[in-house]
Amino acid sequence: MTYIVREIFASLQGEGVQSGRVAVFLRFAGCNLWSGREADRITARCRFCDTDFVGGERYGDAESLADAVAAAWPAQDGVNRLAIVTGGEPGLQLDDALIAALHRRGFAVAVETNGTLPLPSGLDWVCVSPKAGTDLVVTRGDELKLVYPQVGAAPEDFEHLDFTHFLLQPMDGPERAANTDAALRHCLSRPRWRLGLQLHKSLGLR
Ligand SMILES: C[S@@+](CC[C@H](N)C(=O)[O-])C[C@H]1O[C@@H](n2cnc3c(N)ncnc32)[C@H](O)[C@@H]1O
Ligand SMILES: Nc1nc2[nH]cc(C(=O)O)c2c(=O)[nH]1
Ligand code: SF4
Ligand SMILES: [Mg+2]
Repeated sequence: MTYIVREIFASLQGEGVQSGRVAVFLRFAGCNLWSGREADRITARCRFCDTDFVGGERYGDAESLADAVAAAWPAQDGVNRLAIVTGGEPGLQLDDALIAALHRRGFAVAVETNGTLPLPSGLDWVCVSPKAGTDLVVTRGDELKLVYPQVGAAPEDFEHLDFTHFLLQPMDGPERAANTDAALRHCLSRPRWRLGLQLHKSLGLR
């Protein structure tokens, strides 16, 4: 299996209930809901993306890619190693061989996914972030992190699903302040939802 990787970097998990945890991010190229080209954004199935996932480096096998992830771990200390596999849409490329190779190097493996593609088993943490107008196939996991607000994706549409944590993440962009206020008010009225802020953006991290 050849993997196309946009970037590999160490940072803090900036989102969700594991926010603040040290991690190596493995960002795959490509997404099934947007080409990544600005000219296509207006007609894409997901139009609010904050990420550049176009193009990248090829890795010919899982071992060499897992070696690159391990080389990016920022500490001598190998305790609490976490790899966060994202993109783009990692469901297009993440497979059993890569998960096993990361596990052999001592990493717990987390994924950030739009939930429209089946995932391999053996993941240690699954975060699904549903997109309006798409069909969810990943209906269980550790956290459901809904970017808010989205016309056609109301929080109550997801409350029956089998997730441990439910978060609203204000949609970043020109309306971020208003979206944050709306998400906060929704959480106050419906406390099964917690507010998730993008820590890395306020800290100026990647
Ligand atoms: C760039 S996506 C990559 C993973 C996967 N394709 C997905 O959508 O979950 C990573 C996370 O950023 C969130 N995100 C993308 N654009 C955002 C924005 N403008 N404001 C807030 N969160 C955003 C996504 O919903 C997802 O939870
Ligand atoms: N620091 C940091 N935390 C993140 N959590 C999820 C991210 C993503 O783009 O998937 C992300 C990201 O891009 N940076
Ligand atoms: S599904 Fe994820 S990577 Fe794809 S365009 Fe939407 S937010 Fe970006
Ligand atoms: Mg990001």
